[in-house]
Amino acid sequence: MSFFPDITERLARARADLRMGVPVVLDGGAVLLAVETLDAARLAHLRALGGAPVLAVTGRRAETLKARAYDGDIARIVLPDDATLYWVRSVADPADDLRVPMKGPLQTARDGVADLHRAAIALCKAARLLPAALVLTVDNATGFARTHNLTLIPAAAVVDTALSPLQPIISARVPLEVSEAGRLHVFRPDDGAEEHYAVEIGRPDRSAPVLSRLHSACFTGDLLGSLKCDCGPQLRGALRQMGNEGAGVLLYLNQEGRGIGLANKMRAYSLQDQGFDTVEANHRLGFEDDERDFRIGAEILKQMGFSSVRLLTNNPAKVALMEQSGINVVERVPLKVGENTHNHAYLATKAAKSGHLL
Ligand SMILES: Nc1nc2c(ncn2[C@@H]2O[C@H](COP(=O)(O)OP(=O)(O)OP(=O)(O)O)[C@@H](O)[C@H]2O)c(=O)[nH]1
Ligand SMILES: [Zn+2]
Repeated sequence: MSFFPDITERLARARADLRMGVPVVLDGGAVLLAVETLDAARLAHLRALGGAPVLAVTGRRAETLKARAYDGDIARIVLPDDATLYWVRSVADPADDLRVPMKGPLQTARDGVADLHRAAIALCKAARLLPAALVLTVDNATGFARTHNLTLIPAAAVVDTALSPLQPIISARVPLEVSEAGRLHVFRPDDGAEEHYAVEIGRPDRSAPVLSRLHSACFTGDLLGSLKCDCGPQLRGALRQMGNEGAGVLLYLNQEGRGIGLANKMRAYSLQDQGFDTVEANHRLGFEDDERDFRIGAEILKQMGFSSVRLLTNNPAKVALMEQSGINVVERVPLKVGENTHNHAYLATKAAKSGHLL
């Protein structure tokens, strides 16, 4: 036994470091800085180290930038000698793509491997930052981390896709408008990421399929009553149906903005105001359409003793992913509420591009 933080704990530190603008060292031999939190002083310091830093972006972002992504899902953009903080930011962030359409021509690296760059991007995503990082290879990663007092992490651990164990923390009775027999359960992942919740209505029979909803956090829709999506009415509609039937489980997964975080979702909204749809906006930012991990929902259901559900959703991908994660979906129960003039195009895009059932 020792007090030394293990790999999972160091990864959590690394995410916090990046969110504050502190560089992180990868044991394969690189130091990385998240572009979103980069400042002029640290950019100057990076340059003073010498070497050839590159700006790692996703293949999605590279497509918008018309830059060649030789590594497929990743592009390593060579940093011009005169690159300013503004230049770095505007390559990473599509906010002013339309105002400053030509960032290039951008030269991308072709030789070598992009494993460390891929890990850098994964870490930025996990920190809910823009998926873009400045990466400089260093010879002695351990020594570099020690000299600069930086967090050192194994690159392989960043891209490891194993689901972090979830601990049931506490549950307590919460009488709800839809049912006085409401109970909220809090689950906390071991990796220091966000907690997730389960709202249990009544006392559902564990040996029968339970009416269930996998709901992803939507601050704007769930809390503010935003008309841009259908989340608020879906949340309340699902709870109401569970109340009417006297039993159900609503999983509230803190995967805001289909897993990109609220700040990035607002960046996507800003792009939607420029005419891009919900999928295009995600891609321009460098994300996939959907960055959520639904295994979390399946795991919570299992821990609560459920193995089969009647799933309230219009999203066939949720059904497939539940099945893959060992939860039997005996029925898909449509949840069509909350369409309005503002979200009509959003719902149509989800049907056309993401396979949602109308
Ligand atoms: N990135 C991004 N996320 C969005 C946008 N609009 C809504 N969201 C997020 O999308 C998620 C909606 O989740 P859900 O209601 O669970 O899902 P769904 O996949 O549409 O499927 P069902 O509602 O079950 O049919 C929430 O996390 C919202 O915050 C958007 O324009 N961009
Ligand atoms: Zn929403």
